[in-house]
Amino acid sequence: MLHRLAFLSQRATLVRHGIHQSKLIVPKIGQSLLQRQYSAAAAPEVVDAAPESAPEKPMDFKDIEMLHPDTQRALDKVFKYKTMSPVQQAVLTRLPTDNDMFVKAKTGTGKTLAFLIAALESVTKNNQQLKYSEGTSILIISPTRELAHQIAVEAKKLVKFYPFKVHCLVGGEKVTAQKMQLSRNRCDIVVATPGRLNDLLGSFGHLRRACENLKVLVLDEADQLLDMGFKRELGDILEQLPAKRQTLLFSATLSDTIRHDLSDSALSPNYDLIDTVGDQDVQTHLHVKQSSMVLPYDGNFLSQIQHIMSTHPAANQGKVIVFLPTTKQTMLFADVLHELLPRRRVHEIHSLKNQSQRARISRNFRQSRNDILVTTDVSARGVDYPGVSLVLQIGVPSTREQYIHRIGRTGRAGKEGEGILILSPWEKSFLRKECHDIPIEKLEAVPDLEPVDSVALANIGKNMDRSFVREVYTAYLGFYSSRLNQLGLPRSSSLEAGGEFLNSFGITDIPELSPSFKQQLGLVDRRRQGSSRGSRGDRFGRDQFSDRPRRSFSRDDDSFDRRPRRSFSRDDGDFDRRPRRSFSRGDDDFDRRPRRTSEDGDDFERRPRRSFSVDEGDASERPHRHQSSRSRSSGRYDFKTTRGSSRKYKD
Ligand SMILES: Nc1ncnc2c1ncn2[C@@H]1O[C@H](COP(=O)(O)OP(=O)(O)OP(=O)(O)O)[C@@H](O)[C@H]1O
Repeated sequence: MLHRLAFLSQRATLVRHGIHQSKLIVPKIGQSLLQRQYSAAAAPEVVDAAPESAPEKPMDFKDIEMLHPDTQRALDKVFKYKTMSPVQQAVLTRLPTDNDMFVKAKTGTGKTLAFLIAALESVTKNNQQLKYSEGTSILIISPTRELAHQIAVEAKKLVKFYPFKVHCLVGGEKVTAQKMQLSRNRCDIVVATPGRLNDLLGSFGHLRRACENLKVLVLDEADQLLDMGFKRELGDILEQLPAKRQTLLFSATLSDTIRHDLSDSALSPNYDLIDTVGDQDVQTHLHVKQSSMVLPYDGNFLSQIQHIMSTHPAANQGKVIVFLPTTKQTMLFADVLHELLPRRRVHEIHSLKNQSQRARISRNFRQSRNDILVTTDVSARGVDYPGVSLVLQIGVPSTREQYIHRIGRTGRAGKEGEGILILSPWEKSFLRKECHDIPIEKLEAVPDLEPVDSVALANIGKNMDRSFVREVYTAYLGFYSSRLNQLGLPRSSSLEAGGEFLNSFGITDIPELSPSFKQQLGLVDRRRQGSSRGSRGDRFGRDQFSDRPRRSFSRDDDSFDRRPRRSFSRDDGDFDRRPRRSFSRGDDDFDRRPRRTSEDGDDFERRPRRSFSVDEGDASERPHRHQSSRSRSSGRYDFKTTRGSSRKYKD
């Protein structure tokens, strides 16, 4: 009875706030795509809570009287949040509900808390408390380790006044420790990445049994889960979970692929579709000012970047995230910004950092006020760094979606933010072809800037030994070879651009590449490929090399978006961890980066300065590269560290 009264009172509150849930009705598309494996009979109830229907005044959490007092207490005392974000309002005003939900929402709008509260309410309905013996009641699957940890932290805060225990099961961490934690403690909420979860469900009966009572499954960043090739793992996991459950699926996009590959099998047919974005609305936040600058790789390239970073208001109001297309460019730019902006702390996160390093660097960056994080797309989605005032993207993003996700790292929770995209002239067709409907203004380069300080430039040059230059160059070519077709450029153009890119750092000695390597990457124009490949092309009636590079080499960029993503299984957002593809070639070999070793610890800063692998620590602490030499067999750099002590901080 009390429950019913609370429900009616909540309905009255909704009406006060102008929310009529029956307002927007079933789109046809929803019905046609809702064939689900175990029933096709029922039509879905589709609720569209697009922004134009949202009330002007945000609702308070307190208005959701259904919320368990311990949840209200945590919102009040731990989070100190009063009002709900639109996605939270769209989801929580539907409580109590057993219906499955597909929620489409922009990034940075508070999805995490929306699904955590909804799931918690479902399992504690009618004020019931979960019992120790009930096992895992809430399972949350996240595509990346960082995001999983972030969700686990929020979940722990939310259940502060409950006796519930939260576990985080991600790859890259010791499986025995995770098993021990699971068997020794109650296990109410599990946050996991798909790879590790699938492994543990297969090999660890304790978790499998705990999940037999699962009540709510959350699939966070569903589009990214599929983009990262987790379809098979997700299928395996879904098979091992009870069919009678509530599933909440959150995604930034609502595509046929998601419906076909995931939502049709994960959700029951009558799920609610909650769209807080709407078809017409772009997925970037309108309060995030976006601009782009076309900047040739010339003597002015670095000085313009230095100028933006030191004078642009958004670059100095808070934290800055700088995105680069490849790991090697990221390492390079971390060094460059360190030299050019000696007063700012520069962190780097990419695939050559191990999990504990990434966690530590993330923590330091999160706690900072105006530090700079230089990173690849491993940080593009889901990761929440409060207070990022500028996202600077240097080089073309791998896809329009990645552009949007990267921009989503700023302007979060309704805060101000700005995004600047720097493209070279040959990349600028990206704006016309892929971003024509996104409000991106033109930003002009400042004329007559002084070149960057010659000492800084000399230091940057010195930090790059020949093998590192080659790695930067080949990674650059590898990345762009996959983008040439989309940019509408001849294949050989990235060779020229790669050379100019190096020139802009004062490097004039461009590495030589063998013809076979160039061909391997698909960087030779068709008419120049001539007879050596002609017969193969003719035989198949097409050019075998088509427009993409072959896959028989290992790349070290994070964003080869056009390749099929399913040939490897990972549980982080990082393409560098996939099994190396076998190839053996001479000097054009991509595979020069150091292998991870058991020494990949996060404690290098406590060790005396001596030789160590590039995987250890980040650029802020890493000694400069100009004195490095590298043994191919060990795949490690050996640094002498005369300049290491000049670094101002540890990370
Ligand atoms: N009701 C609220 N009031 C104030 N701040 C909030 C509220 N809900 C969430 N936040 C804050 O907003 C930020 C973004 O939240 P969150 O990370 O959950 O967004 P998201 O939609 O999951 O983003 P992404 O798509 O990038 O994963 C976080 O810093 C979070 O603490």
